[in-house]
Order: sequence, then structure tokens, then C-alpha cells
Amino acid sequence: MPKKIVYWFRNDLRLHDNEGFSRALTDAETVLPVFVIDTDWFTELGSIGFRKMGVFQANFLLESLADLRQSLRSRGGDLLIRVGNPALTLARLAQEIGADAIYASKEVTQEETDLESELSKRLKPLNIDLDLIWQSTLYHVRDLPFAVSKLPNVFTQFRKEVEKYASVREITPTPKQVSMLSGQEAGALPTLTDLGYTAEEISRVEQSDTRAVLPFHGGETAGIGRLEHYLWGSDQLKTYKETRNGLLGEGYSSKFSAWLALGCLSPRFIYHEIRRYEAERVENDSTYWLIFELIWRDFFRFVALRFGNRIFKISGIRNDITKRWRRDHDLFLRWAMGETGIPFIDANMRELNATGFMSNRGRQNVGSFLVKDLGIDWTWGAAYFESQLIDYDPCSNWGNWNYVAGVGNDPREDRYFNILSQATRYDEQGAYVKHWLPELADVPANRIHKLYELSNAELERYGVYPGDNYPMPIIRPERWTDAKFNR
Ligand SMILES: Cc1cc2nc3c(=O)[nH]c(=O)nc-3n(C[C@H](O)[C@H](O)[C@H](O)COP(=O)(O)OP(=O)(O)OC[C@H]3O[C@@H](n4cnc5c(N)ncnc54)[C@H](O)[C@@H]3O)c2cc1C
Ligand SMILES: Nc1ncnc2c1ncn2[C@@H]1O[C@H](COP(=O)(O)OP(=O)(O)OP(=O)(O)O)[C@@H](O)[C@H]1O
Repeated sequence: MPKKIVYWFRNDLRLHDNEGFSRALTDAETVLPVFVIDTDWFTELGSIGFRKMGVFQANFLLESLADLRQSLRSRGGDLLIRVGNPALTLARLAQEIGADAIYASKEVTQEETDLESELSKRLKPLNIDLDLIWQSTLYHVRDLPFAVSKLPNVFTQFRKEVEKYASVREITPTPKQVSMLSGQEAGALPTLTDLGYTAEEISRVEQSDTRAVLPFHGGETAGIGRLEHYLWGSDQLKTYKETRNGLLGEGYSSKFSAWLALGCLSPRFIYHEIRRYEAERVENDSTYWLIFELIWRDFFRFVALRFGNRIFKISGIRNDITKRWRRDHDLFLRWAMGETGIPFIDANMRELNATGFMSNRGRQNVGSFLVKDLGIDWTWGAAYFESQLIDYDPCSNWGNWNYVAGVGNDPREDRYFNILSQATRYDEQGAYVKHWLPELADVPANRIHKLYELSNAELERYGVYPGDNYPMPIIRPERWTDAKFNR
């Protein structure tokens, strides 16, 4: 009997270095590649009333599926697209075609692993196997020099151990041919409207704000294109370490995150391209630093594997139940909408809302401001990021928020970001703030981050009318000018 395998694409929307899919092609006579758009992704998050998957990531996902379908078609295959409950849909499909097994990549966070368990339960009585393949990290989970239960608590220790005792595996070659089971309806790719997004949400994507760092386009083809540009075309990799804390433009950082989140780019592929770049062009601190950041990404994934649901809980990885959090909805909304009256915070939040992206520097600052200056429940901030980010990834998002909130595995106790000194340091001339807050265009650079110190008369001189074209500050952050906190 020829062997039939259903390949369930998840966050591995690529053909390069896709070990799971390549293994399915090797093990089976015919495969059936499927993606199931889970209707649960579009529900609203209970606590704060925002949609789980924001419109930017949903759009990026649809583009990625279109690209993957195209790549499969050009190799004699196709991508079946279904909308519904993945476990139910896949089990039915596998039964219908008489599949021997379903292969898919292994995920680590609860909603995803719940689906794996549900699917496995449904397949058992049908005598169909479920084979889950680890493939989202730079270092393979089996190559770690320690058991996951003994994962070092501190990033630096983790990094040093993996760098010393593990190596990054070679990439799996891209399949040339896909021999696909015929006779199944391919299924149309839904539109954002089909998925329930409102006209207002869709217009945010369609308007594609020209102030965005990049016109992000989903899919493996665009992801590889971005990599080629960042490394080989523009040579920006060689200055990454100096530019990575930037705020404006496409070049200050790689912008790989959205492609990594859905698996359009494989971290191992990026790694080997960096190594090739080092051999052929230049090897320096910057080329290493991009690998260093990819190790952070791995770290948060392994943290999620080790700590399970603790990353999503208010007490965090540390299980700290002593901290008290405010649940002031109005204050939270002022933060979320970029209406705090603190220009550096507002500019970053407006960028996020308009484009789905924010720099790493921005994320650390708005996170710290919400949690440390406003004292608001950090899980609201994380949930809001989840609903807006084009590169949302459960491990990186919730892991980083654990850090920012001081409930993670940060060795530095009670890290505090002084927003004023951060803004002055990373946006010295106020160019970033003015980019997103044109109403502040006439404020001189030396006053722009300290608007809250100016009198109404002074503000009006610069065309700023508090409470009218720009909000009054929601707090007076005395702490920012106190030398003790001024770092
Ligand atoms: C509060 C907060 C929430 C975040 N949420 C997410 C998220 O949902 N998804 C996400 O991909 N990143 C998240 N990050 C990490 C980081 O901000 C983004 O990965 C980065 O800004 C994306 O831009 P880039 O690809 O140009 O990064 P680069 O600076 O070019 O870095 C290259 C890659 O390294 C990885 N990386 C870099 N920094 C981190 C980090 N701190 N943690 C984990 N991986 C990292 C990313 O995969 C990134 O694409 C978050 C950071 C903070 C502080
Ligand atoms: N890209 C990042 N990925 C993961 N964690 C980060 C990243 N950037 C910062 N952090 C975490 O936040 C901390 C503070 O960041 P920051 O870059 O300000 O470091 P710093 O030691 O305070 O000084 P500097 O700004 O000179 O790098 C880092 O030490 C690290 O723990």
C-alpha cells in the first residue's frame, strides 16, 4: 500500500529548511499539505477586548499562505486551505483519504499543544499516527547540553553553554518536487473580511502607512528577499551592533521577526547565511550580534517549554505573588492609544497601532512605562502587543514581558527604564517623535522629551495645545530627573 501523509503546516510556512515537510516527502508516496485557519485566532481577548490576532499579522499570514501555495504548485503540489477547528478538520481529512499519518512541527505554548493533544486523541481510534517534528529554533532541543528541566535561569549562562557545547545543525534542502495526492478541493484563501475584520481594521492594512519602517510582505519569498537585501544587497549586517537600537527606517535592524514568527524564514538558514557572509565579506561584532539575538529567541522558546503556562500568568516565571498591579482601564487605554502626553511613549504606540511594528528599544520603553511608571497589570500590555504585533510570537512576546515586568528570569533586580534619559539618548534630535507626532514639529529638540515641564504659554508658542492637539501628560514623572534613577 502506498503511504499517504497529511502534512499540517503551522508556524513553518516555508519550503527551505523544513525538516518536517521534507521528512513527510521522504516517508510517503504522496502527501497532502494543509493549512487550517483556526477560527479561535480571531476571537476577542477577554480581559481587554482586543482581537487575539491583529489585522497586521492576519494579513501577513494570508500573504504567506498565498506564497506557500504558489511554491508548492510550482513543484507539482498544492496547499489545501481550510477554515475551522484544526484538530477536527485534520482528523476528518486524514480519515477521508485513508492517511497513515499526520506530520507537523512541534509547538510549545498551551493553545498550540492543546491542539496537538486534541488531534492525537481524535487520531488514535482511527489508527493514524501523529508525528511532531521540532524545527523552530536555532539549536535543536535534542542538542541542548542540559535537560530542558535544567534550563539555566539566566540568558548569559544559557548562551554560553549552547555556544560551547552545542552546534547549529545544517539546513534541510528545499524539495524540488512534491508528489501530491490528487482529488481534494484546494479551498479558497479567505479575505480579511471573511475572517471577520472590520472595514476600519482592514483600512489600516490597506492604507499601508508610508511612515512604516518597511512595507512588510508575508511569505518565504519576501522573507528571503529581505535577508538577501539586509546581508548581501545593502551590507547592513556589518554595522548591526551599532545601529540595532535605532528607531527610524528599514536599516537599523534586520526586521526578520515577522517572517520568523510564522516560520517563513528558518533561524538556521539565517545563521548559515551569516556564517557565509562572515566567510565571504566580513566577520565582526555585528555579524555575531545578530546570532546573539537569535539565541535570545531560542532562549524564550525553551523558557516557555520549561515553565509552561507560567509565562502567561501575572506572577510570571518567578511565581511572584507579592507584586500588586493596577487595573485602571482608562489609563491603560491612554497608553494603548498613544495618548499619554509623553511623546516618546506616544510615538512608539502610534507606530505600533499604525503599522503593527515597533523597534526593540521602543518595546522595552513602552513596556517599562506601563508596568513601572503606571503600575498597570503587565499581562494587559502583553495581550495588547499580542493583538497588534505583526511579528507576534507567544514565547518572545510573553517572555520579554515577563522580563519587563520583573517577574521573569532577569538577573538585574527591578530593572527600571528612565524614559526621559532613554528618549534623550536614542532620539536626541526628536526626529523619531516628530515622525509619528507631526503636531510636535515645531518643538525644539532640547524640549521635546520634556514637554511636561513647559508652561501652556510656551507650549502654544510651539503650536502645541494641551488637551486639544496633544494630550496633557498622564503622570508627572519626578523620578526621571532624580539622579538616582538617571541612567
Ligand atoms: C515587550 C516586548 C515584546 C516583544 N514581543 C515580540 C514578539 O511578539 N515577537 C518577536 O519576534 N519579538 C518580540 N520582541 C523582541 C524584539 O523586540 C523583536 O524581535 C525585534 O524588535 C524585531 O525586530 P528585528 O527583527 O528587526 O530584530 P533584530 O534586532 O534584527 O533581531 C533579529 C532577530 O532576533 C530575535 N530577537 C531580537 N531581540 C529579541 C528579544 N528581545 N527576544 C526574542 N527574540 C529577539 C528576533 O527573532 C529578531 O527578528 C519583544 C520585545 C519586547 C521588549
Ligand atoms: N534585543 C534584546 N534582546 C533581549 N533582551 C534584551 C535586548 N535588549 C535588551 N535586552 C535586555 O534588557 C536589558 C537592558 O537593555 P539595554 O540594551 O539598555 O542594556 P544596558 O545594559 O542597560 O545598556 P546598553 O543600552 O548600553 O546596551 C539587557 O541587558 C537585556 O537584559
